[in-house]
Amino acid sequence: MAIDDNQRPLEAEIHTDLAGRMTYAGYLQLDRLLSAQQPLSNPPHHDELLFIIQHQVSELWLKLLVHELGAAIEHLRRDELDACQKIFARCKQVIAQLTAMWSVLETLTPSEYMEFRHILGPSSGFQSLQYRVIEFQLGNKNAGMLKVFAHDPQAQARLREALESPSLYDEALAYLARRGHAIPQRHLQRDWSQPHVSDPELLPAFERIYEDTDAHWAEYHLCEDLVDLESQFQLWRFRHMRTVLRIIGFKPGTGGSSGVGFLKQALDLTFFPELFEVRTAIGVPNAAY
Ligand code: HEM
Ligand SMILES: N[C@@H](CC(=O)c1ccccc1NC=O)C(=O)O
Repeated sequence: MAIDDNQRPLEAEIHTDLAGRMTYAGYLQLDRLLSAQQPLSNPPHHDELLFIIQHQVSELWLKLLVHELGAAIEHLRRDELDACQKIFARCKQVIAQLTAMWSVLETLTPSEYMEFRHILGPSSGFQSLQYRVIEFQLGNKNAGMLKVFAHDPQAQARLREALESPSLYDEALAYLARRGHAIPQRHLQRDWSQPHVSDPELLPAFERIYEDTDAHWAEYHLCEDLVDLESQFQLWRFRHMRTVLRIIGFKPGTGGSSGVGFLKQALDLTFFPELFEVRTAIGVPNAAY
């Protein structure tokens, strides 16, 4: 039934006496959340609020990703593949959100950004602790990153813990070994602070899984989830790089790097190399790597 006066009546049961009770703003601590946007430009620059909010929203999603990926690693360690699957489905959507968000920041033009870029000093997304923890959880280990957090011992300790813990891929390889796949021992006990490096001797195990997916359905599903995750993550990196290119061109970054060139190098990194390499052999009899 249409509402004649185009105004929705409030139902009598709707709570309006909320004094001293749990409220929307109280539960979500909106006073704290919404007072954390403090532009520094003086006179205030219209676009600085966009810049701050884009980063803060990104950090919130990164917080969820750290939480979810940590749980996925733990479930995998306990052979709880169903729980892992649910988490991966969520992580993929979160990364997709983060990737889509670049369209908002892309409305910032180079001239607008240059009007307030100076206030950022040497700060940079490169110093994002949560981002670095996620890179380490996924396996892109780099001990050199610890230096960046020397000014904040608590942050550095948190990053060190992520550096020294097995990554999602390390746990996936251990799981495959427990399922009877041929995973060389050097992948099951090693210095976890080092990145995983592509190993041709891992390929037969993955080939076996992809050749008979029905016989190895759980493993196959896990592998494809990891492929989805890496591909989504690369899309985020790519759109960051393209956004940076259109906003600052080839200027060096505030963090001290060469800028776009440095970001492009990350596109050649891979978390799960064998999962992409195995695809070359699929359907090719007696493939030699
Ligand atoms: C105007 C917008 C942006 C520009 C111009 C920009 C530029 C850059 C540059 C040049 C770097 C390389 C490090 C440096 O020297 O600073 C970098 C790194 C990084 N930025 Fe941004 N960025 C922007 C927005 C964002 C946003 C919204 C995020 C979201 C959290 C972000 C996260 C990161 C991260 C995580 C890194 C490290 C990447 C890596 O280690 O490969 N950036 N950014
Ligand atoms: N690295 C950026 C600055 C920047 O984007 C930034 C600065 C402070 C906090 C977060 C940032 N975002 C990503 O690097 C630049 O070179 O302009």
